[in-house]
Amino acid sequence: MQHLKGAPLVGFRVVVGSDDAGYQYKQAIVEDLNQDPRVAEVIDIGVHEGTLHEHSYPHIGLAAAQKVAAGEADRAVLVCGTGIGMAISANKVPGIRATVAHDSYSVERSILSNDCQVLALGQRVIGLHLARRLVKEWLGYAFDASTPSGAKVAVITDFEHSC
Ligand SMILES: O=C[C@H](O)[C@H](O)COP(=O)(O)O
Repeated sequence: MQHLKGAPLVGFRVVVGSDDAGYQYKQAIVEDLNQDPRVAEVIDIGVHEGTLHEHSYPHIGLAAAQKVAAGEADRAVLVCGTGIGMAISANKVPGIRATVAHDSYSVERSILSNDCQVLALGQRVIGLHLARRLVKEWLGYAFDASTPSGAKVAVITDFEHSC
């Protein structure tokens, strides 16, 4: 992902995943991201039609977060029934900050305040159009470590490094 100050963000590599409860929204989000000029690569890690029950939310949440932590992707968007299980799972991977966010302000702050790389959404909680809009908005924000928020996030990363 390229971040030149003042220029639009481009070149995102985005992992997308869901369990069976988030599958329809995941499919719609994959389609949207494939059409989004800011996105260079969409990595759909499932679940897939025909194998909807092969993996549950922890498998997908952990696998997506590992890709981000390994530098194979910039961000991940994950969908389950509530988003909660995906966020909990992704947060178990060192270096990952994941959150559920179902409103524009929280989506904005998840990047600008918290530098979250993972957005989790609940298909059983919000409507499809809102979910799609939130993902679109989410790609418009970039964290700036030179703001006061940078020092706060650094407390978390420093703690991780000390463990
Ligand atoms: O957070 C968990 C998700 O909402 C999942 O899709 C549903 O989990 P459950 O089947 O354990 O309720």
